[in-house]
Amino acid sequence: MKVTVVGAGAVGASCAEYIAIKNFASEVVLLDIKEGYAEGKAMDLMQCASLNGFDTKITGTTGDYSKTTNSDICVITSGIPRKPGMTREELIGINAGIVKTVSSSLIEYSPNTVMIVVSNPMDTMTYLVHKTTDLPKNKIIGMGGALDSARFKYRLAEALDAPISDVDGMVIGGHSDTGMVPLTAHATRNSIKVSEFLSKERLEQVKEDTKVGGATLTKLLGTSAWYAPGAAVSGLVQAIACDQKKMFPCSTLLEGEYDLDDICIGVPVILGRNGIESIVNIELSAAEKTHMQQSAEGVRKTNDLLTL
Ligand SMILES: NC(=O)c1ccc[n+]([C@@H]2O[C@H](COP(=O)([O-])OP(=O)(O)OC[C@H]3O[C@@H](n4cnc5c(N)ncnc54)[C@H](O)[C@@H]3O)[C@@H](O)[C@H]2O)c1
Ligand SMILES: O=C(O)C[C@H](O)C(=O)O
Repeated sequence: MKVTVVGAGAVGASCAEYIAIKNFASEVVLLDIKEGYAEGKAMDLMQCASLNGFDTKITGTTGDYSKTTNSDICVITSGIPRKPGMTREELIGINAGIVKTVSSSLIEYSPNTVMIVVSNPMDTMTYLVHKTTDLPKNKIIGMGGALDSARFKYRLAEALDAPISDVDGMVIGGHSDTGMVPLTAHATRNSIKVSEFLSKERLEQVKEDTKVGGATLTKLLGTSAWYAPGAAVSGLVQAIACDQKKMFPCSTLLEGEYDLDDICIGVPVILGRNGIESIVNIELSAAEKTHMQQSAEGVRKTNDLLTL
């Protein structure tokens, strides 16, 4: 199993590290445009192998796509991250050009790959890959909901004063400060609805804290987060590589599902060897449906800025 990660920056390197530690891939190739950067990150990570007990071979390259040939899975993390006070949408001007060039170069050497898009604004970047490549829709996956759901579970556990392993919950919708739809009515602690334990007001606070999870970290760190993003990507990569048929909310092209068409946005999907094996339709409340439609309007506004 060969995995390529483009962008050896904070998220790309974290993702490569988690993939290696989980020890399911034979090879990870890191590619960056900064001279020597991917090679350096790969060497540093390989020097963790004997310490962390993994056999995954990590190599780095400065812009040589031939090294990525026949990758089963390609992850795109190349592009600029936001700074405090910015939205993810403001990154489109620089990141759209990068994602367009990188995705077509990857496909040239790995025409059968499954592609995971991470660069922001992620839903629009995923849509861009659909519009500008010939990859089938099941092989183009946007990562956002897996991370947002992890943050939702963190906030739920905090409110419940419970261990995170007791908590389950999911966030669908756009990966943006206003577009996320945390499904509070479906969230549980040991299969009991969290509304049994938390007031409406506290649950509303959990929802709002979850939606601004990325912005909160960006303010604290001066740049956006990387540990949980890297871990979330590695979870998707593992589900595909090991054909786990696990459910994650991912950005995928909708063609009528959730009453939406011609848009990439986060909904629950089953991930396996073919990428997106199926889209899971869940019954949403009237309020959740409205929030999902508003979220889609936001994503469409950003999509309209693309020059395709
Ligand atoms: N979808 C998500 O949930 C999520 C989570 C975290 C970050 N992100 C996004 O991921 C992206 C990367 O974030 P980061 O913190 O790793 O940034 P970073 O600056 O640390 O790393 C980005 C890397 O991309 C490289 N790069 C730029 N253009 C390239 C090109 N054409 N080819 C190859 N490499 C290129 C840069 O040299 C840099 O090393 C940002 O757009 C950020 O907003 C998304
Ligand atoms: O917040 C960001 O800009 C990065 C990423 O999308 C995140 O949610 O951490």
